Amino acid sequence: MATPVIEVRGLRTQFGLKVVHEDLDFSVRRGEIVALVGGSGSGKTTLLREITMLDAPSAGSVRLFGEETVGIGEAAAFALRRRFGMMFQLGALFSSLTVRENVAVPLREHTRLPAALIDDIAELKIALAGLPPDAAERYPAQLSGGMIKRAAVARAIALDPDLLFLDEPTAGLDPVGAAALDELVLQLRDTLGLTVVIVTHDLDTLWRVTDRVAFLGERRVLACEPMPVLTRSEHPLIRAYFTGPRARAAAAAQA
Ligand SMILES: Nc1ncnc2c1ncn2[C@@H]1O[C@H](COP(=O)(O)OP(=O)(O)OP(=O)(O)O)[C@@H](O)[C@H]1O
Repeated sequence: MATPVIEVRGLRTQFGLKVVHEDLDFSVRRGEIVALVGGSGSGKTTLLREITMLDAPSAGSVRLFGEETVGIGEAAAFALRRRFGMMFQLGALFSSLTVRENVAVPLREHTRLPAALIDDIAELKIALAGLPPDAAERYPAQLSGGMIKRAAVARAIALDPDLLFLDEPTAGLDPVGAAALDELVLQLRDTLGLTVVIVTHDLDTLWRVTDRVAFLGERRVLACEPMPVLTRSEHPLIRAYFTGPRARAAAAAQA
């Protein structure tokens, strides 16, 4: 069987006396769109930070593209970081840089390409993210919420990553903007062959976009299944999460 793009085994995360993850397993295959969900404080953001090497787990193994990242050296980590892009909550763009300059940041950091070529690549990524050409010259403060997210996506795909992490991509968007962003994620997966991991509370995104959804609870991944299977789970935590009125409305919209 092909090596998973992400493989987490026996992960433990502890802050002082608080154990956030214990013996947690999670894996993602090439080309999948997988969401991480769970109650507030269940450790979604922390898991994402550990997978992306921003934080080290207390114990366990995290493999990216088959390579162990726990205890990895700086040079190897730098090389691996090139292979994934990340979109943080609120976009996290540099406010003093234009969209083109923002998208160029990872290209300048990781390549020695000439400035004119970097500009051309940045414009291509801006177009791929569904922004009009004139957005390249604008500053983040001059963009709508949806455009900021797209600019952040353009930056995340600047280095042609194999893997994309999205932290709450539709948070703060109106339903039309959120649906458009969902479409963008599907389009990017299909055209660029990306593997995508999304942390989200957005039930519409879960139904529309994901292949599987990993549910975090009781310090581990309780289940990682397609939505139609997960939402039929008998586990009390999963049932409670998916049986509120908003969850029922999102499920009904799929029928
Ligand atoms: N650096 C840290 N030091 C101490 N505790 C932390 C740290 N980072 C996270 N925690 C704790 O770990 C737990 C999990 O936090 P995390 O932010 O990963 O949850 P989450 O599932 O992403 O929550 P939310 O949906 O509210 O964003 C929380 O109890 C949090 O207080």
